[in-house]
Amino acid sequence: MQPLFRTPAAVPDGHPGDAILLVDNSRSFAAMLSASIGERLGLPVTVVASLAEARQALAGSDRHFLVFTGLVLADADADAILGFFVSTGLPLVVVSGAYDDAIRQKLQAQPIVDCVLKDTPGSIDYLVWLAQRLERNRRIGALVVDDSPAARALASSRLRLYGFQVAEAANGADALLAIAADPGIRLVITDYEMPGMHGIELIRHLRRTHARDRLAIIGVSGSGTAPLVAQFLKHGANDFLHKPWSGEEFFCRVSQNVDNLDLIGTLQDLATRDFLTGLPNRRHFFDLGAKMFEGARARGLSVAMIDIDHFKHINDSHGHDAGDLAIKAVANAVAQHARGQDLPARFGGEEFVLLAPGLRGDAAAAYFESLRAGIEAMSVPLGDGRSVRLTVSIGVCPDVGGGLSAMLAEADRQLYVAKASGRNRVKQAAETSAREPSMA
Ligand SMILES: Nc1nc2c(ncn2[C@@H]2O[C@H](COP(=O)(O)OP(=O)(O)OP(=O)(O)O)[C@@H](O)[C@H]2O)c(=O)[nH]1
Repeated sequence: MQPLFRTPAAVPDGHPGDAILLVDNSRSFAAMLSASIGERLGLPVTVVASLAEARQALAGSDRHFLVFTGLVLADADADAILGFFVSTGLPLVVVSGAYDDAIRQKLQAQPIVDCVLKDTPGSIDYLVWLAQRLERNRRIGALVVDDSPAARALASSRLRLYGFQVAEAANGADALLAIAADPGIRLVITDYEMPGMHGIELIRHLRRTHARDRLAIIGVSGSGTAPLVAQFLKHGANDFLHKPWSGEEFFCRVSQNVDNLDLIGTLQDLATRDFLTGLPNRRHFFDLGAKMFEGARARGLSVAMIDIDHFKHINDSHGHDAGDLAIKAVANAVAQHARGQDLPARFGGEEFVLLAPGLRGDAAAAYFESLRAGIEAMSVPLGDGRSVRLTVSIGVCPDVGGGLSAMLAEADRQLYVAKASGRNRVKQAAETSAREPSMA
C-alpha cells in the first residue's frame, strides 16, 4: 500500500539544512526576497551584505542548502565571490543587477545553477520557485544512462548541482537494475546509442513498470533528427535534449519535468486523499478495496465502519477547529492501528472505514476492540491547554459471500446497533449470516 501520509523523506546526504543564504548589498531587495521565501515556502533565509559575513554564516554549519548571491559586494569582486561560493559545493544562484556578455561568459564557465536578473518583473517569483525546486530536488533520485563516461559525468555533476541524489549507469541493463533497486529514482536521462540496448529500448522496458506520471524520462542524443526525437517521445520519453546541451536548457528541461511530476502527484493526492486527514477518501477506498477484495477472500477478511460518538457535542462545546483536531486524532489512531496490508479511509464527516484482510471471527473482534480501547484511552490536545476525550462505535462485517458494498452495508448496520445499544462498543455480524449480530 502507498504511504498514508506524504511526509517529506529525510534528505539522505549532502547539505541537510533547510536554510538559504542570501548575499546582497541591496537591503530592500534582500528584505523583499527573504520575506517572500519565508511566507510562501516557510524556509529560513540568512541575509548578509558582504563576503566576510557570508563566510561567517557558513563556517562550521550545514544549515544552508542553497546560496543566492549578488556579484557586487563591498569587500569582494565578482571573481572572489564566485570562487568562494563554488568552493563550498553548495548550489549557487547568481542574482545580478546587470547581465551583459562579459558576465554571461564569466558565469558560463562556472558550475552555477542559474543567473537571475533581479530588477525584472517576476524575478522574485522566479527565485521563490527556484528555491522550492532546489529544496525538493534533494529528495528526488535521478539516473544518468550513457556509455560515455565524460557525457555521464557532465550530466551527473549538473544534476548534483541541482540537489538531486544521482546514480549512473553505463548501459540499459545496469539502468534497469538501478531503477528496480531504488524506488526514489523519479528522473532518468538516457542516451540513445549504447551497446547492448539503445535508449528507446530501455524506455520501452521502463514504461512496462513505470508510468509517465511516476518517472520522468528525458532522451538525449547527438543525432537528434526529427524521426529519432519522435521515436523517443512515442515510446514513452517525456522530453528530449539535443547534445551538446547548454547548462541553461538542461536545467529548464529537468526542472520542468520534475515540476510536472510534482503537479501530477498533487492532483492525484487531491483526487484520492481526504484533505483534512491525508487518509484515502471514499472513492479511492472503493478503487483500492475492489482490487484487494478478490485476492483477500481466500484467507478471509473483515471490514469495519468506525464513527466518533457524540461528535456534534465536541463541535458544539469546543468549536469546529477542535472538532477537526479530534477527527485528525482518530484518523491517526486508525492509520497507526492499521497493519501494512489493511486499507483505512475517511468516508466523510466523523466516519472512517478499515478493511482488514486475513482477519475474521474472534481475531477480527479482538483487533477492532483494541482499536476502540486505544481511542477511548486517548486524550486529544486542542492546542490551547485544553484536551478532549472521545470514544468510537464500530460495526464489523466479515466476508459473507456478497461483494464489498454488501459488507459495508452490513458493517453500517452493525454500527447502528452499536450506537443504539450505548455507543463506545464493537458489534460484529455473524460469519454465517450477516444479519445476526454475534458480539455484545
Ligand atoms: N469539525 C468538523 N465537524 C464535522 C466535519 N464533518 C462533519 N462534521 C460535523 O459532525 C457532526 C456529525 O454529527 P452526527 O452525525 O449527528 O453525530 P452525533 O449525533 O453527534 O453522534 P452519534 O449519534 O454518536 O453518531 C455534525 O455536526 C457535522 O457538522 C468536519 O470535517 N469537521
